[in-house]
Amino acid sequence: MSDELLTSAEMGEADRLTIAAGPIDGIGLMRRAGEAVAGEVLRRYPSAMHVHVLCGPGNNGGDGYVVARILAGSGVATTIWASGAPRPQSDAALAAAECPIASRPLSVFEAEPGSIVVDALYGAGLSKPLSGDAARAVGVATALHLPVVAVDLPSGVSGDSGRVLGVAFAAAATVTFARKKPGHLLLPGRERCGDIVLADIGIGDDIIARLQPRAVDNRPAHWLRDFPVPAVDAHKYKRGHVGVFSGGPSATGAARLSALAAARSGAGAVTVLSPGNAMTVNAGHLTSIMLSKTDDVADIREFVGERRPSAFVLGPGFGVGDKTRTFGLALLACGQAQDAAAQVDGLVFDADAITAFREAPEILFEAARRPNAPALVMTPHEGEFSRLFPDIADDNVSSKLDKARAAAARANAVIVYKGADTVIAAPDGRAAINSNGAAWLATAGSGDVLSGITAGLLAQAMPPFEAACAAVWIHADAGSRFGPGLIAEDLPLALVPVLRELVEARPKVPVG
Ligand SMILES: NC(=O)C1=CN([C@@H]2O[C@H](COP(=O)(O)OP(=O)(O)OC[C@H]3O[C@@H](n4cnc5c(N)ncnc54)[C@H](O)[C@@H]3O)[C@@H](O)[C@H]2O)[C@@H](O)CC1
Ligand SMILES: Nc1ncnc2c1ncn2[C@@H]1O[C@H](COP(=O)(O)OP(=O)(O)O)[C@@H](O)[C@H]1O
Ligand SMILES: [K+]
Repeated sequence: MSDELLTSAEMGEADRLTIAAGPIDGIGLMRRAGEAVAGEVLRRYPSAMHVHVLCGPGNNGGDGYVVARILAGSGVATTIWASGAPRPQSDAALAAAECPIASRPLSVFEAEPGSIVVDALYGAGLSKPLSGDAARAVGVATALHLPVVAVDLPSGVSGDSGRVLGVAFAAAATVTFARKKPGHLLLPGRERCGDIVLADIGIGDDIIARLQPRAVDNRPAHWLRDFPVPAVDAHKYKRGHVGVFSGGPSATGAARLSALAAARSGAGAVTVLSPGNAMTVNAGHLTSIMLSKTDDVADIREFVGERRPSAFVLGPGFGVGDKTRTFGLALLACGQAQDAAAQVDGLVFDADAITAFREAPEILFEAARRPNAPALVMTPHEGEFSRLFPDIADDNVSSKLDKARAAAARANAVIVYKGADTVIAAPDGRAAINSNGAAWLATAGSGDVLSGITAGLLAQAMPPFEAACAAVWIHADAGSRFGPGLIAEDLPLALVPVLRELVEARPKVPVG
């Protein structure tokens, strides 16, 4: 597995442990890193006339000297533009000494149209916004539209947060080492990286495992084992029953989208729980999805007692007010039932179910922290996130990954912090960053479908963090495959080919 994401501190530790374990040393890692970058430059630009290698003062610059040596050795016209000399006796100083090309100062960097730039100014060590010569170099490369191959990270992009500090290169490709970093997947960093190439420089999987990284690139390998398929003797209620709360007569569509997505995701039965005054409009638009009148908490209790649902969606189109809070807290108390069979496994709070608690989030968090509370997954977009976690949202230093984690710990809920770089975080610190989406998903009702997929998987007993990761990936894959013209109504059917491939790829459970 190579989907773990390493912070700069973890990458530094991986480096240290690898060197300590031997036989490879620091300059050995640097040579391999430089070889990988030079190989990528030659592969992408086989007829490059001139490559400008920009070298910073640290190890990122050290990689750059290796790149320049190899390119020059391959017959490519190569110029080094250096920002400061490497520290004496450092690996970077050794790499510079091995490089036969004299460097010119970065302060006078100039390039011609059609040339290529290798950005080896700053990588994991970026500590402040780019300024002076480095910022000017970004300006030169950008103005001439020069293709940039970045070493480890485009200079100016924080590997930990994906933030741009000051200005940053917009690379055509970024070659990084051993594992990706959060900044390769979080925006705006992801956009600045171009194609990301992961190079093996000899840091072993065993070393990475020792670091116990807690964040991953969200891919099926992380949750496919838990992905539900119906048993031979399945019947509809064994496949899980999802209840989706509908809003009033003029706001019923969101619940139906969510309900349809829950059904497509494999829940054996789905019921829309509708206020009495919206029963007619819901009934007119439902076929396989069931409908039940639900006006108050007593109705919820009766439904839970009699129909044994295993997951609920509350929020899409529901409205913000006392009723939303009362329903939310009643659902979180479902785990207190005396009758074990009447216990609810999972809840998805989306949209209005999140906003409704903006004045008193502690009440929600406290209810979610009670020992028997059903597992809670909340799916805020940026606006909803800032309503429930204003202090976390306002932090200008933390990454989206850190923010989702902090929110998950505070709320004792799996947090799906949505957007083009959705982050899924569990209260125990596990997290995943999603990267298979597309902007086609930015369409009204798309989030309602996501909440339904999540509930559908929860209802089939998929563990909450895995269910949320799977739902986000499946939703994104369906949206990207569908592409132009996508509206939320298309998504439930667009799930089908994605689900089929997952079921076929799912590891077979050993027999006997
Ligand atoms: N950790 C590893 O396993 C490996 C790391 N390698 C390379 O080493 C890099 C990290 O090297 P370093 O830790 O030396 O860090 P960098 O080379 O990224 O930065 C060097 C120094 O530049 C200064 N600096 C940072 N941002 C600045 C700014 N905006 N303006 C002016 N000065 C600034 C800081 O003092 C920083 O320590 C990686 O990105 C990668 O390219 C590779 O050689 C291979 C192995
Ligand atoms: N630019 C984008 N790229 C990828 N996914 C996106 C993008 N914009 C939105 N999405 C996804 O689309 C969904 C939108 O949900 P949400 O904002 O709740 O919309 P709605 O309330 O209209 O349903 C989320 O899953 C989000 O991650
Ligand atoms: K760089």
